[in-house]
Amino acid sequence: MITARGLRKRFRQTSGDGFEAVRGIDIDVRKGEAFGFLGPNGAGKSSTMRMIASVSPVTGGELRILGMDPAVDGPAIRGRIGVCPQEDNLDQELNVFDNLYVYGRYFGLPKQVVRERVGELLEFAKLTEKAKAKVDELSGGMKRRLTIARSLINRPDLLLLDEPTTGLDPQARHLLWDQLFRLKQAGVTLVLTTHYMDEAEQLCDRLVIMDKGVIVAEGAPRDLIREHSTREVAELRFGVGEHAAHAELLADLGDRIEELPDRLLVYAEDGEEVVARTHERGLQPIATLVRRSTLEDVFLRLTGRTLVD
Ligand SMILES: Nc1ncnc2c1ncn2[C@@H]1O[C@H](COP(=O)(O)OP(=O)(O)OP(=O)(O)O)[C@@H](O)[C@H]1O
Repeated sequence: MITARGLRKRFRQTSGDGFEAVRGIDIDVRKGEAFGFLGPNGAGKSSTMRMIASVSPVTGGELRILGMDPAVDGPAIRGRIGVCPQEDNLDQELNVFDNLYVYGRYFGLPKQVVRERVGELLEFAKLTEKAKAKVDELSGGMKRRLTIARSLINRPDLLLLDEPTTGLDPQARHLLWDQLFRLKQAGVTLVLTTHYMDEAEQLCDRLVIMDKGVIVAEGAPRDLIREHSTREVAELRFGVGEHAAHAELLADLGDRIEELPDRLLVYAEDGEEVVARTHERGLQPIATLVRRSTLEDVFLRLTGRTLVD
């Protein structure tokens, strides 16, 4: 569906060489999969998505979307993909039904066809009862579901979603994930950006982790975790200023230790054992937590930073 080789994006600036937000990345997105770009703010995820959406010119390397070159076939590509931008850009003047209807008419679809599709999409987005409501009467989650529904009006094979659940509460996020699962089941290829590792783990069959314009890791979430982390992590909080000294004392308890400003992360197969042995050594953490390794740990391992830095 998407192939990129050495893909680059440089933004011109008034002085100097400009700024290169994407620095030569290779990607292959296969039909029917959910593919993710995970990374912190400024990693280059949106810049990559905008090139894939064929609204921002490629400045280096090669990109093919559905076999086409965005520099030549932009309009044809845009007609066959759906794009759900980071910010909701719904028409505030129109009600829910008309937001979908007017968008469908932009694609040149006949009135009756659009009406039928709008009905189906309202059902799909669980917004049928809100058909007559104005956009500003909707919750954040409903607006996102409507934006996704709108991006499906042309029945795209490929749907691009930039930070689909940023700013939503947990319940709204889960409803949205459910919407995306159903799309995937219907055979739509999903490409999404996120800086939520749980979202990446839940939704993505495969993903790339981006940092500073390059890909630092690629694979299925479970495989990445297995490859770059241990099964469990023991998080140990000590008093202010004690972490560095304690990290040395506990260094042999795990495969490795990360020292964060407010806690130590001890990577081991059995986190409870790390906690028990910490106590055996006479150290008393203020708080302990044992959890599974996540993509956040993979990111920390590969970049030395947390995703929210
Ligand atoms: N039009 C532009 N002109 C100059 N620099 C830009 C432009 N758009 C983005 N950048 C810069 O490119 C870098 C990557 O931005 P991008 O939006 O792709 O990151 P991101 O990973 O999507 O992060 P976010 O989660 O904040 O959207 C940032 O440093 C940003 O400031």
